[in-house]
Amino acid sequence: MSQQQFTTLDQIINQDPVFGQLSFNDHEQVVFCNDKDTGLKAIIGIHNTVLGPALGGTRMWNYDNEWSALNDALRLSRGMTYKSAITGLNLGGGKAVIIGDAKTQKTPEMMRKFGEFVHSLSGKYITAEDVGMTTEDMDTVREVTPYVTGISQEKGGAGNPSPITAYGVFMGMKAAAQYKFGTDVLEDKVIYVEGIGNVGETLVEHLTEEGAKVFIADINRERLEEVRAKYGATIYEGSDLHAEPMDIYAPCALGATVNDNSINKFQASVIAGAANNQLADEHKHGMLLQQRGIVYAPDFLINAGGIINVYAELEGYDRNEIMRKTENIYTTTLEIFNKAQENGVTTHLAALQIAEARINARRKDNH
Ligand SMILES: NC(=O)c1ccc[n+]([C@@H]2O[C@H](COP(=O)([O-])OP(=O)(O)OC[C@H]3O[C@@H](n4cnc5c(N)ncnc54)[C@H](O)[C@@H]3O)[C@@H](O)[C@H]2O)c1
Repeated sequence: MSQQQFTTLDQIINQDPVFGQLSFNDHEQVVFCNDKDTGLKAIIGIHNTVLGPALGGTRMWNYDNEWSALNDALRLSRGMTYKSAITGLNLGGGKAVIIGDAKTQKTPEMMRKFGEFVHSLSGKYITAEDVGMTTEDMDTVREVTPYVTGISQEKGGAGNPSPITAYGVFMGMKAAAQYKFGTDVLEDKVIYVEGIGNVGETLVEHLTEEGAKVFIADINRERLEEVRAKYGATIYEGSDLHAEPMDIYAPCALGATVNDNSINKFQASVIAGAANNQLADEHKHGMLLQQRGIVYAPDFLINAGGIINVYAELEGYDRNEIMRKTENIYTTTLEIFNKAQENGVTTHLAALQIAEARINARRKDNH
């Protein structure tokens, strides 16, 4: 986590606590939301609205401190800008974080209050679910604002986006396997899925159906037992997952698991997963993966199924179109790998350049 450590008041004053954050990257707006009655403490990051309103989910997490929460909002919202841009959606990038334990502190009143803050932005930011949020929470937010997606099908929404996200990750992983192993068949491949929540579980379903040897890891023991019982995956009982011999590592929990501690341990040939911001430092760790010959499928490219699904709520397109666009992640991922090889850059940078080119072209058109 790229947060700064301060020891004296002077340092705090001189370090520019918001615009000076390492994760601050030309964000347009950052909104701090506080409500004493419901205990809501939230940060909404709006990174870029050149292509359209900033759409991105809300994460509720028990952050160690406010710096971590702010940096998460900044990193995640920037990621959304590039995710929508590379997927060809007319959306900008935004994301919100709520500080707290979703299991014990989230209430409908808190969600409604959060919805009011979202509403106060008049559609510049549109929310959806992320870690710690459910479709029901989005239905609650919908009571006070139309600027929310990922609501239930009964309420006119496209429902939980996670299965579509998992399908897109599966497509991106297959493309990476094609590139690295010369076949996209995942049968008998040893695949570790770290985090078997909403997305991870459906990914495990696709992988076991295809006959992969799937290992699962999660901090939640109940989930592990549930997913093992359903799909016959093996629970990882060791203590250093990243160092295990495997074909594919699929990070599906929180971000930054590719970091200074793990980078030299990886024995996987491919990294392809759902988690946002998998590279703690996208340039440094992207480069080190490339040097080690590990094929990295850029997270914001292959986990775009969810945003495609919620975008359908805004544009009104149907299930077939959602699946077609999500399946297309396979082709785009292969294109990115080839472009990265041609230009001698990391896969992450190749994806970023394409996304930036689309934003810059629109910026020029708008002037
Ligand atoms: N839900 C979507 O449609 C979507 C879309 C794009 C990206 N993502 C990203 O994918 C990731 C997973 O999303 P989700 O909706 O499945 O979330 P989720 O909250 O349903 O699942 C996350 C899982 O990770 C586990 N976990 C947390 N910390 C862990 C750790 N240190 N080690 C192992 N497991 C750990 C949790 O116990 C939980 O089971 C997140 O990074 C999210 O931002 C999700």
